[in-house]
Amino acid sequence: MPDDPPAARVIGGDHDARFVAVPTPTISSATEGPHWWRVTALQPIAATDAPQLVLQTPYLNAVEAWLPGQAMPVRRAMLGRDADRRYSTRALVVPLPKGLAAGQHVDLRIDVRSSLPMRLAIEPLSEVHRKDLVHVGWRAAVLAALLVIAILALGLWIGIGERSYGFLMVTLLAQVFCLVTIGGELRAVPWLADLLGADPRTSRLFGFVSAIASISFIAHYLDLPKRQPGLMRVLHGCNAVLAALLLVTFVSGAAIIATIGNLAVLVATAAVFAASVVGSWRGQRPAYFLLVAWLPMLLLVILHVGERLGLWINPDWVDVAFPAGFALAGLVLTVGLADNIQQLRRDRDQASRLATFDALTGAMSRPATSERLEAAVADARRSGLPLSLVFFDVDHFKHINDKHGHRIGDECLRIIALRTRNRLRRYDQFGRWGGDEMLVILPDTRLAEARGVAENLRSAINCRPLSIEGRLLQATLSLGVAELAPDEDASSLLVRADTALYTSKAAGRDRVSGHAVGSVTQEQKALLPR
Ligand SMILES: Nc1nc2c(ncn2[C@@H]2O[C@H](COP(=O)(O)OP(=O)(O)OP(=O)(O)O)[C@@H](O)[C@H]2O)c(=O)[nH]1
Repeated sequence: MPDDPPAARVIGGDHDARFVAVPTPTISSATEGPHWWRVTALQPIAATDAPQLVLQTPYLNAVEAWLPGQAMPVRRAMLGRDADRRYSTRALVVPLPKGLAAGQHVDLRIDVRSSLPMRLAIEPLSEVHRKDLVHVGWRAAVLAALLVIAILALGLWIGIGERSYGFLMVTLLAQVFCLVTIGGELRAVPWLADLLGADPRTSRLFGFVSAIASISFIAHYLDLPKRQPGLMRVLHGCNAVLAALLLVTFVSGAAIIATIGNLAVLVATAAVFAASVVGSWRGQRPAYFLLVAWLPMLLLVILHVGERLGLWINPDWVDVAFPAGFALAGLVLTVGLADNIQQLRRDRDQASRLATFDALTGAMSRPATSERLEAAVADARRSGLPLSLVFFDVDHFKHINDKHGHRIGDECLRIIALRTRNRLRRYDQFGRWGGDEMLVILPDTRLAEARGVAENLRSAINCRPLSIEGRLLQATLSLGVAELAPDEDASSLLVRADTALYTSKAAGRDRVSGHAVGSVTQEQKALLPR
């Protein structure tokens, strides 16, 4: 009965003809305010099992139950003085101490303040306790999981500075508040329940914040502005609507706000689903994670919103599956974000490898060689250990290129680099300075020993021809060696090794020359290839 005649007249039977039978044991009203419902026993309900009238998902609804033969109603609500704390917040429980004879009824005056339908059942007390225990255990586990994942996301946000984790954290925290407000667990914190719990706008506000944050998270996570700008526009639209509704909620509690919000969430959910399907199709790894996280949530959100819009009634398990789905989604997305970061790290390492090593020869690139040389000079100064340098160049390499072509020339450089590396110690460093010029840094090595190494390198090349594509090419090296002098810097050492190299060239090539310690003129430094 959608209005509120005086209780005495309803119970007295004056309005019996106005009650309309409903097909399912579900109490839901399109409008807020007091409504009358009548629960009639079609068969006798014995008092022996201590039967209880159970009204699930009450949220803000307050119930007055008028039992047969009782002059005063039993009042029940989730919060406030009518809350019965012997039971969980799963349902309002009204005892039927005398059971019900067939045809007897209980009249319910329900002050409707929630659009959530209440499922109604009559259960023995033992069953009520059993379901309460399951409910409390399950909800505690899921809420704790959500909080832990939110804290994890906060830590990763602060630690790594990845904004997506911030959005994820806000989504999860707002969802926790939304769940404990609607689910009633908020009453465990009386002052918070007094402050926020009785206002239907509280759950809406948290719901809107959660929806906005999750849309922002997904847009960021899937890089939608760049990859799928069309769907991004749809999500922007949804977020704009939700943000407007969020602001309006501060001044109005009209039910239409929730309805529009639910529709915006439905549209956004469909857009997210489309974005993750398209992303997966294109082989985007984050889209796979989102799909795994979102598919169960998608189904649950549709079920949930459909019920709130009054389109259908959900089975009991949806109440539990909804927060569990959120926890699962949060976990999968946290792992997905970590995977993203791992991928970024791999890309960065790859880029750094490419910058450090020369692609053709596998030797260090020139900037890396230069850096290592500076570091080796600094180390030698600090430790007092000797340091030597071998600078070498392939003889008449231009001729090899001209005669056999650039491709063979490349292969020639690759083989020379390979033979060189094989003759060096583990802690020696080898770089390509440019063209056919190579540099070897020999820590803890005196000039005489370095000359030996250089001779070794020379014979590694001229001992046998290079075999390339069925051709045998005879190559030789000219090498210059220098040892770091006290107070000498890296560029001066390099100049002296280069000078020694040119001494070898001038003396007829295929030989090693050493440069004795002495100052290098600015003129000589300027000659060094840069
Ligand atoms: N195939 C190939 N050739 C290169 C590469 N980089 C530079 N060169 C060539 O290497 C040659 C270097 O010649 P130079 O060192 O100036 O002269 P050279 O012929 O080796 O003569 P000397 O050094 O005086 O014995 C040039 O012809 C460059 O074009 C490369 O990566 N691959």
